[in-house]
Amino acid sequence: MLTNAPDYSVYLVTGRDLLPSGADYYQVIEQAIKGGATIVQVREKKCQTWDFLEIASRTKEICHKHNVPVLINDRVDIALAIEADGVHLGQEDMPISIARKLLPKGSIIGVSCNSVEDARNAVKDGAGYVGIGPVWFTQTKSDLKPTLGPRGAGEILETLSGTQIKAVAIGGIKSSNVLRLLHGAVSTSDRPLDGVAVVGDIMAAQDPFAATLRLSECYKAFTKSPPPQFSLGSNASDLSQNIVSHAATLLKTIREVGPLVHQITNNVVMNQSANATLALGASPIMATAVQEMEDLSKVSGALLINFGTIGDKLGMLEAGKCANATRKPIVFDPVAIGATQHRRSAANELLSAWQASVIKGNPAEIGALANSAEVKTLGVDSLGSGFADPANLVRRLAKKERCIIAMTGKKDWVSDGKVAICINNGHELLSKITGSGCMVGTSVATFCAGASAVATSASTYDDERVLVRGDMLAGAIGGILAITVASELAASRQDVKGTGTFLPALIDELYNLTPEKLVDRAQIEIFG
Ligand SMILES: Cc1ncc(COP(=O)(O)OP(=O)(O)O)c(N)n1
Ligand SMILES: Cc1nc(C(=O)O)sc1CCOP(=O)(O)O
Repeated sequence: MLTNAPDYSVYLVTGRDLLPSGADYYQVIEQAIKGGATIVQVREKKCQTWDFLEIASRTKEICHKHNVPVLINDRVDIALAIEADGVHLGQEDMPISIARKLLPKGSIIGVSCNSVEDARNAVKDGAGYVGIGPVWFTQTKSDLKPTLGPRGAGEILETLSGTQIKAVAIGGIKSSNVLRLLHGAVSTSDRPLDGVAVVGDIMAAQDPFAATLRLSECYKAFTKSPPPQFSLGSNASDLSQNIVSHAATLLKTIREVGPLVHQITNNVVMNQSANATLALGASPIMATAVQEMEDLSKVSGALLINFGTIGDKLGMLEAGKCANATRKPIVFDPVAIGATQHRRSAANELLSAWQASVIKGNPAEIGALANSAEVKTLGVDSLGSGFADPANLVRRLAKKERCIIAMTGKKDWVSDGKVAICINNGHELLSKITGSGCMVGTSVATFCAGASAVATSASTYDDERVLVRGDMLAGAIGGILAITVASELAASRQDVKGTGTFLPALIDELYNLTPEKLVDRAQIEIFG
């Protein structure tokens, strides 16, 4: 048995039936270990005991030659027979307490968890590690439990706070989505996953060495220092000095760079959102077809996904994945998410597929995401007087979703999970025209495109570990300030007689907005 504490970071689970034709199983295992697999589990679902013994024993030889521990899936008898380093048990397999009695002292015992309850039992039973899954759908396992997404995996990880139990995630993990998983599944105490368990992305690869190396490099980059945040220098004293001027200078960048802002939004607001984008100095493109998302993500500065009429879910899924892959900001506006079950599950599916940089919503929408019933929803509107403690609500949700939360209303609240910022600008006429909330989403996406352009030109981001470049907190604040300050200026004009004249005046004031006007008029309070 090996003596070092196991390293779970790149956990290879074998699957001989996935090998490309002509590939030699033992060579694949050795190549994967050379590429960075740190632990191996022999998983044989169909073979006879005699063959399982032979395969497990030869796999152990290779693993131990490289000082890598080897575990056996389900079969405690095989683990005992070949003197493996431990076992992985499913919920329906031998209980941990009995396996522990049978196996030598110090054996590793892992258990599969698909729910918080499974994880609580694993803590009680003294598991060495848990395998949280499935994160995403996979064809590798037949009796698959409900998919968790990175956020569901993060909730299970949370259950392990304060314990020594290690956690890996499993199910549908590939080098193309591993960063999304690692970002989404971090506990609120900033504990990341201890590893990712993979079958197909390694076993089915033409080059298992390269496939494992890609997974290993992603994991190492993500964990080399505390998990990356979505904003810069966000402590209350730093921010009070410079957040408004930082946000305001983004307007200058937008006007200089003229970023393309890709928007998947609803029919009701499309035209005015496009006009608001142009007035700020950026270029809108309202494109929904799945086939064009990859190309668009390469040239756009930011992506807005406004749920609106949820007609284009496939386009939204693909656009978000491409934006994460190209490190572009994603602003998600989950319009009326609390109104129907369909919207709640669609939002869940989207947020499992990609990592939003900013989630922007009214109090009812943000409350629904935070599982709070304090503010009720009526269609797309919020009812009642708001949250008793909005600062804490946005802070908690930002920490949970690992992105910036922007809650718009009479007062606007923004948080990156550390500070909460209240913006006191705006005019009541904004609430009397259709789509002003959607326009805020557009403006936030435009400012996030500005923030991303600044970071890209300064190369201040390590692309191996981030899903977005730029200070998204400044992007969210700048975007909200632009609309709210412009609304004050528009409402004070002589030519504005009511809501009909207010809307074009608002577009004019966005067009004529300057960084100085934003700084002069901004009314913000920072709660550290
Ligand atoms: C690391 C890891 N996590 C989960 C599983 C799944 O185990 P189980 O639930 O026993 O399902 P089968 O693998 O037996 O199909 C695993 N094997 N490894
Ligand atoms: C073995 C296994 N267990 C799962 C669970 O959810 O517990 S998912 C899974 C298969 C993972 O295969 P791939 O990396 O090819 O998606």
